[in-house]
Amino acid sequence: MSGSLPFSTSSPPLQSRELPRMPVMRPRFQVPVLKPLTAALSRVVLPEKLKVAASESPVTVASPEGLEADRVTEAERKENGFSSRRRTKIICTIGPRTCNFEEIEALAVGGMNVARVNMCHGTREWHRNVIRRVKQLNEEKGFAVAVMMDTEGSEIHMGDLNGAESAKAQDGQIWTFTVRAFDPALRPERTVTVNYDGFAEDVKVGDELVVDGGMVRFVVIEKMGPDVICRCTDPGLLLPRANLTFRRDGSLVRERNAMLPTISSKDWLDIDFGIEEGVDFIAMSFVKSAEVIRTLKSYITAQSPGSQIGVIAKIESVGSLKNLKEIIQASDGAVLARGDLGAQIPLEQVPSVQQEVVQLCRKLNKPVVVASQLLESMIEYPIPTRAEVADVSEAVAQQADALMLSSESAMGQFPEKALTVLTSVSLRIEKCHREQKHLDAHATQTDLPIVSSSKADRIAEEICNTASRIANKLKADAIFVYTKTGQTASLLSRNRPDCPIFAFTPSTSIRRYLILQWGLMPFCLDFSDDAESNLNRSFSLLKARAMINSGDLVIVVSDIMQSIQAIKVP
Ligand SMILES: Nc1ncnc2c1ncn2[C@@H]1O[C@H](COP(=O)(O)OP(=O)(O)O)[C@@H](O)[C@H]1O
Ligand SMILES: C=C(OP(=O)(O)O)C(=O)O
Ligand SMILES: [K+]
Ligand SMILES: [Mg+2]
Repeated sequence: MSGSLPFSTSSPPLQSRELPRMPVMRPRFQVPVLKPLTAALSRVVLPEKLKVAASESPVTVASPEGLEADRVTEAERKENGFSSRRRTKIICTIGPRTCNFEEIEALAVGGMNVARVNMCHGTREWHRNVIRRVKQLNEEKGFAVAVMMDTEGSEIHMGDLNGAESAKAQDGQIWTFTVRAFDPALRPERTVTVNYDGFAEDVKVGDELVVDGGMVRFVVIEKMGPDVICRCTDPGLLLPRANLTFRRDGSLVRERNAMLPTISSKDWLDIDFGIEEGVDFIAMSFVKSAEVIRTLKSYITAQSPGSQIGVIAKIESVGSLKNLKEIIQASDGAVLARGDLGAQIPLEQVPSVQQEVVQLCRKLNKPVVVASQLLESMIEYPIPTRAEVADVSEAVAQQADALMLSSESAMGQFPEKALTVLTSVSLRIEKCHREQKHLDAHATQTDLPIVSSSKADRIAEEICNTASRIANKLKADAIFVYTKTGQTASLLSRNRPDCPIFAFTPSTSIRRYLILQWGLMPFCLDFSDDAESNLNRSFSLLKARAMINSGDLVIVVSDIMQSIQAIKVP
């Protein structure tokens, strides 16, 4: 994939945009083309043989050669060469704009690693179709796209707008927020339903009603039974099912939210649906405790023994920040969901919370996703703002595992261009990061705290830390890891080494599970009894796809033999 942004060179449209607080005209932005890096291989290497023990359970593999190749990886490798392969993963929310087969395929071609469906919106039938299309694409066209299902959660939100994509609230306009149920056709104009029955009782005249973290604001001027009459004080677009918070005397009123269950009865049905459809990750909205993560994990184990569904904690409320470490420790990863988080804490605190969450996840060896409003203006415009590019750059520089598109891909006008921006910015910033590290003679790998609790895990951890250090020092072209559980691959990724990590696993579900993690290119390989032949097969298969070349230096790690070897590709 080229590093340049294929944006139109014409100016953005001149009409004033629907979204508030966005500039009407913006100058063009372009990221220069990335030059392929050539691997300098002057070093003497140790042509030792890898001794990988045979897998006890050889597993299904997609292609006849025994390797399920990722088309995008292959294309990127061909164009960019090894070292400029994108390490930061990309999640795209699938919505009305991107839900048919061709549209999902276009995102997969553009580099989507994970497709997210948000159970806040749409029907289960709609989501089933999307999930099946992603799986069909993987099976028929050789992509490797994982599926993440995001629960609705039970925070207070507006109803859907009778099918309208949005509604505009003007300054000073009077709107009614109500807990009454309407026949959709009979809903009066400027009336919004609220999902929480206690809403009309809980709010008080004078309270500030904040929609979607401040995209629109109202003040409560009167209460009439189930209806709360409000005046718009900050105009903007109301989106279906937008989150609602209310503030009293400048502080967030959150007692009600604190009492709502994290997993509603509707969420449980959605979770059953997700397990049935074989999603790879379930992201739990508005997590408040580690306990609820453990509850879901044991439920999944009971419902679907041996399944590899990862439970991801969404950090998006004051409650989640209070128990941050325990929540992350209990989960299989975290999403920093800045949309709702920004509604619950002052906006100026979001960047420092982001940094804290990204660092903590790395310490605890859990993948972390930075989500929401990364390229918000691209919902309407084909180019991002400089501020958005800076925001994306910051998340990439922090070495988050993944970036996530929400509205930009779900209902925006330029989903593929938004994806291209994330790809180009990621490649550029990752490259700068590597170059900067090499220029700084004193830069050494920052020591990561010990994460393992058992002796066996500790051995694997030290092997991975050492293998990453060796790979960096020898300027290796790749790390190969043979892993049954995926743990060794994660521990390598945690080190954020300079070269890409090819992870070979016999399990298709472990493979998809690893897709979310920084720098990992997971493949399915049905390990045979002969370790040397496994290695040779990996070499020849990757060579045939131009993903490695003769003479490349590869550091090989095996979680079965607990070994590290430096091998020159024959
Ligand atoms: N399955 C869907 N059906 C209809 N609209 C959707 C769907 N998924 C997402 N959207 C639209 O895309 C927007 C952005 O998606 P997302 O960020 O996941 O949700 P939210 O805005 O509720 O946080 C939503 O507000 C909604 O308008
Ligand atoms: C990603 C988020 O969650 P959702 O889109 O489900 O509201 C968010 O709040 O930023
Ligand atoms: K959600
Ligand atoms: Mg949210």
